[in-house]
Amino acid sequence: MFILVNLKAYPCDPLEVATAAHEVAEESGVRIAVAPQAADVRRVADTGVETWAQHVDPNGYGSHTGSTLAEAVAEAGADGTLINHSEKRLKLADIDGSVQAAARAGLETCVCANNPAQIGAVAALGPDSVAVEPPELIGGDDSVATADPDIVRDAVEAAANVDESVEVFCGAGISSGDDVDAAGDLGATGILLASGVAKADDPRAALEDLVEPL
Ligand SMILES: O=C(CO)COP(=O)(O)O
Repeated sequence: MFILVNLKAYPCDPLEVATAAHEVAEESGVRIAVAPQAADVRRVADTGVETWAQHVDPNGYGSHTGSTLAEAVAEAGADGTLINHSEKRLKLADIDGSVQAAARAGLETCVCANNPAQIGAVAALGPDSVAVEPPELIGGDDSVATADPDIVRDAVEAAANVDESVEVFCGAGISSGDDVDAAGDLGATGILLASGVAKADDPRAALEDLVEPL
């Protein structure tokens, strides 16, 4: 199981989370990555933790003021990138362009989507993984794996119908090892989470709890 911690724009210390994630990954053998703000990618990557960007734009080098260039985050140390998060929605053509831009830069890709129908659509664009995250459960206390297990099962089926090589992650409200276990039972091979770690008083303890059953 892959644990991908999205720090969003939360006012946490990205280096504290990154250091804890790196240590817990080393101790547990579980793959854990941290996705900080673009401006923090280099500092986070320097801790040794697997580092992801939260977004890349579809454009390559050129006259694109304000864009997040896939090559730039890769050069800063990112190993992968989220695309089309529920809080950073893109048009299908732009998701396609961002997946291609990330692939050109050597970044692993995870395209987020709200529901199984969208999961099928974005799986067709050839990302490495997709993540189903029902927006109404994001940031809440109810885990998607228990509050809406069918959405995870259906997302796994929707992706497999399009391309069996695309991994399916899930996220929203996940904060404990039991939640991670339940998501795995539904067929997810990764977890995308944010507040359970980024807003925790003790991020390291939160991460240890998440990997405990793995
Ligand atoms: O949006 C998410 C991860 O990208 C999920 O957020 P929460 O873990 O805070 O529900």
